[in-house]
Formats: sequence, C-alpha cells, structure tokens
Amino acid sequence: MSAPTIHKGLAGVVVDTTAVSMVNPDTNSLTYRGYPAQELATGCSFEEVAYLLWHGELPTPAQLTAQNAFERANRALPHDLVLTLLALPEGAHPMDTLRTAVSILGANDPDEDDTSPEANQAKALRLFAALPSIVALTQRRRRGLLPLAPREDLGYAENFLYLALGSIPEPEMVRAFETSLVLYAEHSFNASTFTSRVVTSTLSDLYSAVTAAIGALKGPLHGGANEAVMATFEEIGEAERAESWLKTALTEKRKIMGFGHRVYKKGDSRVPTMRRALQTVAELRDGHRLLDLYEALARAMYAAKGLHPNLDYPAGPAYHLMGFDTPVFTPIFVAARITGWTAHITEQLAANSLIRPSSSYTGPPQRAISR
Ligand SMILES: CC(=O)SCCNC(=O)CCNC(=O)[C@H](O)C(C)(C)COP(=O)(O)OP(=O)(O)OC[C@H]1O[C@@H](n2cnc3c(N)ncnc32)[C@H](O)[C@@H]1OP(=O)(O)O
Ligand SMILES: O=C([O-])CC(=O)C(=O)O
Repeated sequence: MSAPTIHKGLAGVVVDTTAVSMVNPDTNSLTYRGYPAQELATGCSFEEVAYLLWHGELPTPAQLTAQNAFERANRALPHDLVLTLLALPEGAHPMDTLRTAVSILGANDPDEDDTSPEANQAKALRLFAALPSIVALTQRRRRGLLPLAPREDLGYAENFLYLALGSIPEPEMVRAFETSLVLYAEHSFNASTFTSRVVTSTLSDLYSAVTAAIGALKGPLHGGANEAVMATFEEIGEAERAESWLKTALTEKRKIMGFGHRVYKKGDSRVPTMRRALQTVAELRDGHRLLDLYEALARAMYAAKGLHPNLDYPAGPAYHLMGFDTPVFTPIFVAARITGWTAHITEQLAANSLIRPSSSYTGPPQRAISR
C-alpha cells in the first residue's frame, strides 16, 4: 500500500463549498456574499453587514429596522447570567468568561436543540445582541466597575463602546471601531469557523458550535494574535528598538504575532482599511509613537522574512488606543465573528455531511498483551 499524502494543518485542502465569503489571495481581495469587505467596512453599518452575511443580501430599510429592533431588545443580560459571570475568578481571561457565558445561554435556552433555520437565526441574533454586554462586563470588571445597562437609543457600535468604556467617543472613533467589526466579521474556512462547522456537522446545537469556535479563536495563532501584538509592542517599547528586537526574536525562533497568514502570502486584504482606521484613532488619541513603532516593526519584518501584517496587527493597537484593555481584544473579535460563524453553521446544516477526516497510523504494529 503506498503512503497516503498528508495535508498537515489541512493546508490547501478544499473541504466544502461556501457562498458566505471568498478570500482571493491572488488579487488580495475578500468579498462577503460578493461585496468587497473594504467597501462594506467604509460604507455600511455593522448591523447591515450582519444581515448580509446571514441572509445573502443587504437589508431593505424595513428589514434593517426589524433586525435592529430585535437586536436592541435583546442586549440586556439575564440577571442570573451576570451573577454567574461575576462569580468567576477575577483573573479569568475574558475569552473564558465569554465561552462560559455562551455555554450558560445555551443551557438556559428551551430551543437549544431546535436546529431549524428559523430557530438558529433567532439564536444567532440573540447572541449578536448579547455579546457586547458580555464583553463590556469583562472590561468593566477589570477596572472594578459593575456592568452598565445597554442603551436602546444607540446603534450597535456606539452602544458597545458606551457599555465597555462608559462614554460615547467621537463619531470618527465609533466609525473606526465599526470598521474593525466589519473586517473581523467573516473569513471563509478559518480555524474557528471550521471548528464551528465540525461541531455542527455532528448535529450538535448552535451554542456548542459557538462555544467551541470561541476556544479555537482564543489561540495566538488565530484571534489571540491581536492581544499578542500589543504584548510585542509593549516589549519593544519604541520604534528605534524594533529592528534589533526583531533580530533577537527571530534568532530565538520566536513567532512574531500579527504577521503571516495561511492564505494570504502577499498581504492581508483587510490591513490597508484597518491601517487607515488605526491612523484615525492615533490622531484622536495621541498615538503617534505607537504608530511609529507599528511601521518600524512592519518594515523590519518584511526586510527580514518577507512577511506582511495580518488584520490582528493594526486591530490590536487600535483597540488599545480606543481604551480597551489588551485581554478584551479577542473578545471583541468574537462579537464580530459571531456573524460569520452563525452564517456558516446555517450553511453547514443546509447540506450537512459529518466532518471526519482520515489519518495515517504511525504507532506500534498490532501486538498481543503479554504480562
Ligand atoms: C485573524 C487571524 O487569525 S490572522 C492570523 C493571526 N496569527 C498570527 O499573527 C500568528 C503569527 N503567524 C503565524 O504563526 C503564521 O503565519 C500563521 C499560523 C498565521 C500561518 O501559518 P502557516 O500558513 O503555517 O505559515 P507558512 O507556512 O506561510 O510559514 C512559512 C514560514 O514562515 C514562518 N512564519 C510564518 N509566520 C511567521 C511569524 N509570524 N513569525 C515568524 N515566522 C513566521 C514559518 O515559521 C515558516 O518558516 P519555515 O519555513 O522556516 O518553517
Ligand atoms: O483566515 C484565517 O485563517 C484567519 C483569519 O484571517 C481570520 O479568521 O480572519
């Protein structure tokens, strides 16, 4: 028997079709349901993009009004959930709090096992509505503050920032934040989305799929990189040190977080848009030193390894300058990606096949137990 070809990390393996988004590394482009993500990021609200990912078309004004009304009415967290989350250890990572929160919401949902498209869409919208409140709870708790009540008079991004940071920032800042949410919303068969599809393929429930996806996103090779980028900037300190720091780090065979990508080899299509958003935030929050460091490390990395930044590279410092604590960065990514995950869960269920790849055994040959 000839040795099978091993596709380590499933790199380059096409496992299914999807109509949700297309990543094209040759043209450095990303489309959601056919629309360029960077155009959606500058021209649409996050609520509109969420609707597009779920339903395949941008909403009419009436459809958007209906979705917004449902979302705004579902922002507040059940009191018991708040108490349970506040009972978790103070040092718990916000991603662990989020994972636990989604699990609890599932356990409390009488429709948990109803996997019809209608029931799953309602769950997706409820999670979409509740996640900013959960992320904000973790941010405020880190500062010894109790959660604020959500404001139904505010749009999604504005309410998110208000809940987390206690005030509504400048419109340009809100727009920069919303841009990041749109860019983070969806990216085909990335590790966390694939995780959600694997769980869904067993006919498990949506909350289980999302809980597992949160676990996959937490890792620093995936969403956790936006937090790791900030740790890198703090370690380097200033632009002048970037080159020598990188030389040492690469000699020590360290991975430099926020660089490289499994699919894009010529640069991440989302970075130019997010880099502009970071510029806006840096101008509003006196972030020029951080911006200099951002550029110095990116230049040094390209010179040393030919590697480009991915979306986590500009998103990390942008969230820092907006006023978020570093451990809250990946939870923000969750709040954005819930849209993509749940669109994929629906797509998986509509044409399901159990996801179960094969492996090539390398252990000892069959043997008898002798004692
Ligand atoms: C939103 C997102 O999830 S985007 C991804 C966020 N993750 C990160 O930023 C983590 C840092 N980056 C990485 O670890 C990788 O680039 C990944 C995991 C994203 C992609 O991994 P792969 O597709 O397996 O990488 P790839 O095969 O292109 O790597 C080629 C070479 O570049 C190296 N390389 C890739 N990225 C990096 C990096 N960030 N730092 C140092 N070296 C790197 C690899 O070690 C490999 O070197 P080798 O040939 O000597 O072994
Ligand atoms: O596609 C990937 O592998 C990772 C990524 O950029 C994302 O999930 O946004």
